[in-house]
Amino acid sequence: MSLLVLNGGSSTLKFALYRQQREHLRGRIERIGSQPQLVMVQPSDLATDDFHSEGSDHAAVSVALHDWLEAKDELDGLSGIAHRVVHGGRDFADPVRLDESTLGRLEALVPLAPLHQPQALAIARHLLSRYSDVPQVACFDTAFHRTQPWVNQWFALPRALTEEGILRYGFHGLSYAYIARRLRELLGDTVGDRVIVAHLGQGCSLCALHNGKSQATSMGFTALDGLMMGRRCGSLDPGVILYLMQYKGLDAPAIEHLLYHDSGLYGVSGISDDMRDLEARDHPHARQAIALFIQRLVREIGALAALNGGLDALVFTAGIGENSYQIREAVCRRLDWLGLQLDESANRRHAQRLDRGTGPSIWVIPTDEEAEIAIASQALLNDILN
Ligand SMILES: Nc1ncnc2c1ncn2[C@@H]1O[C@H](COP(=O)(O)OP(=O)(O)O)[C@@H](O)[C@H]1O
Ligand SMILES: CC(=O)OP(=O)(O)O
Ligand SMILES: [Mg+2]
Repeated sequence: MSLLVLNGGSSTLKFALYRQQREHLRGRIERIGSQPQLVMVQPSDLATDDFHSEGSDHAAVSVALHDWLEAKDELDGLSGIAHRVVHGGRDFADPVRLDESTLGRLEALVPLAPLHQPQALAIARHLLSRYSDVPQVACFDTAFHRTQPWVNQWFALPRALTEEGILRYGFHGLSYAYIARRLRELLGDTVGDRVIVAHLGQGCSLCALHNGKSQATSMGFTALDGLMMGRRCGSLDPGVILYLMQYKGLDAPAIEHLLYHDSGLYGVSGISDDMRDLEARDHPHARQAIALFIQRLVREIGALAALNGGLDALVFTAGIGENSYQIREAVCRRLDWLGLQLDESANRRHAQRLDRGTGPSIWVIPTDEEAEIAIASQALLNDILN
């Protein structure tokens, strides 16, 4: 059994190839949309200078990636392909086989995830024609949050809209499922009931876990809500959108572009959407963007701690959460009223455990959405193949 996993993020295409359920290859294409670059993680010394993409969007880099993998004979004997699809809406939670019918239904959700859904579906369509004998399945970011109680899913909108499915779905669920699994392995039942996970990547969100299940999350109907992100603003007074329409004449596509592409770290700094770039700059606008990012993070963690009735453990993950000791330090310092006591030297070393043994435990756990997709898709693929 050889399984290819594809995880399209807003700025990346991550991939992993499993043979007999063991990781054989892993890498990512970064900076999609500007200058795509292939980075191999496993094996890290595999030469990538023969990788070349004709275009810079997800569909083009996916074609180039498959050409490159085929040229290396890595896709010989491929038995299945599993994709991360961010929005499953109301109809999809469990992994599902991708065919014309399911692709059509998932396409209806494109307006709810314009940075992710069309890209993942375009890649799946290309691969369905390219490898017509290989079954493909989708695993959903929204699925993990189905366990949220209704009070954390409803907006205070007229009931008819709630009944239509205008709800807080939440995202990054494959990442949270993986972290919940790792916490169970590390701590068994001793982790405590009141856990908050901060997934801070290009997209950023928080999840309150209760017994390893999602209790509440900061993203909502779309992946715009909650924290400030690389290019997304996070929570926003909806009155701003009305003002932009009524007084500045912006139409829906222009507002979509503003909220998904021109805001966040990029919009505030005017420099970059990448935390690495901002931390390396001394420009006042870079400092302001970081300060605003921390402010929102502190506010949203406080909100989830209030819903949880306290905090037993705080976990940092994804690009910023795993790599920026400055962000972790600033957040933990501001949240010392919750009892957080950061071991600053462990934090600077990027150790796995960052607390000083008192108060809530503090962790850095690298996420692995690809591994979670491989696990989640296994039963369905076995059914299809047998
Ligand atoms: N060493 C680092 N220091 C600070 N931030 C980093 C570092 N490495 C990556 N990042 C941040 O992580 C982001 C990418 O996170 P990732 O979870 O890989 O993204 P995606 O959401 O596209 O899957 C980058 O845009 C950057 O802001
Ligand atoms: C849902 C989401 O924002 O995903 P990503 O962080 O991969 O862009
Ligand atoms: Mg991601």
